[in-house]
Amino acid sequence: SHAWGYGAHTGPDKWADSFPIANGPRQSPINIVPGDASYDPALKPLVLKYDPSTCLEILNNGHSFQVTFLDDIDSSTLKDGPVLFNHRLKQFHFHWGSSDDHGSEHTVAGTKYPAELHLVHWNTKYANFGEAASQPDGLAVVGVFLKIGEENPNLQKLVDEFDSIKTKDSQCSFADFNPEMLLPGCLDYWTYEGSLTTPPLLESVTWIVCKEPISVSSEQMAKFRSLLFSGEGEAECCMVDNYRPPQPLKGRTVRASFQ
Ligand SMILES: CC[C@H](CNC(=O)c1ccc(S(N)(=O)=O)cc1)c1ccc2[nH]ccc2c1
Ligand SMILES: [Zn+2]
Repeated sequence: SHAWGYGAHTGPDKWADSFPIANGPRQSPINIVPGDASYDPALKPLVLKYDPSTCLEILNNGHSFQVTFLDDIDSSTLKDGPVLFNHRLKQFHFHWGSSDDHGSEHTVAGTKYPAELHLVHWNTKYANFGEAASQPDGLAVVGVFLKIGEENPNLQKLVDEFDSIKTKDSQCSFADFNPEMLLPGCLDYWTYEGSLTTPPLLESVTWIVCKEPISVSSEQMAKFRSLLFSGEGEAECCMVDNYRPPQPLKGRTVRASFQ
């Protein structure tokens, strides 16, 4: 199948051609309507324990930039919240817009944020990420909105690496970063059953979207937009608008961990 992307000919409206699950029953992202979410007192608080020594590298994969983690033992994990099993952190990445008024994948009552962080975890009842990604309860992704405000010193540690990962398929080693520093103070969340938001759009994700955003400055967002979709030596194409728009809810229930 021809490479997918976010351009006019390769973008989200074309994905169903090669990935028919794009029109499936549990696709992501969605527009979250707080008034329609049902508070579930049985939902436990999220337990996220991350070990900075499991941070491996930062890379530009041509769709986003990503920080990958060593996931061969239970050192960076997600437990409780809406999930029944222990999950291991595999990577985190972002989606953002070409300007500060849009860029997130999930929206809240139609509100778009300038960017959204995804912390990707896999259920350790399966052998590895690839296995888990094909199971209905295989993945758990924590989504955190970014809102324009104060410069975020923890995000700055990532921005400072951008010169080394400007083009597609570039990467560099990146150590001792604690993703806990990217979490909001309050871990109230909405949760629903969904999918990967990029091809292969597998319907294997329990989504856990935090209600409280973290801050990012407009200058930091401008640096995100200096990354390139294009590879070294190719015509430069700025990495912007790498988000899928909200998909039909198709009868799904969104639960809230808070009242
Ligand atoms: C199984 C898919 C995987 C690549 N994709 C991901 O890992 C991924 C993870 C999270 C999200 S999001 N935005 O929803 O948080 C979207 C995509 C993946 C992994 C290994 C592979 N080998 C060959 C193809 C291939 C694809
Ligand atoms: Zn994502």
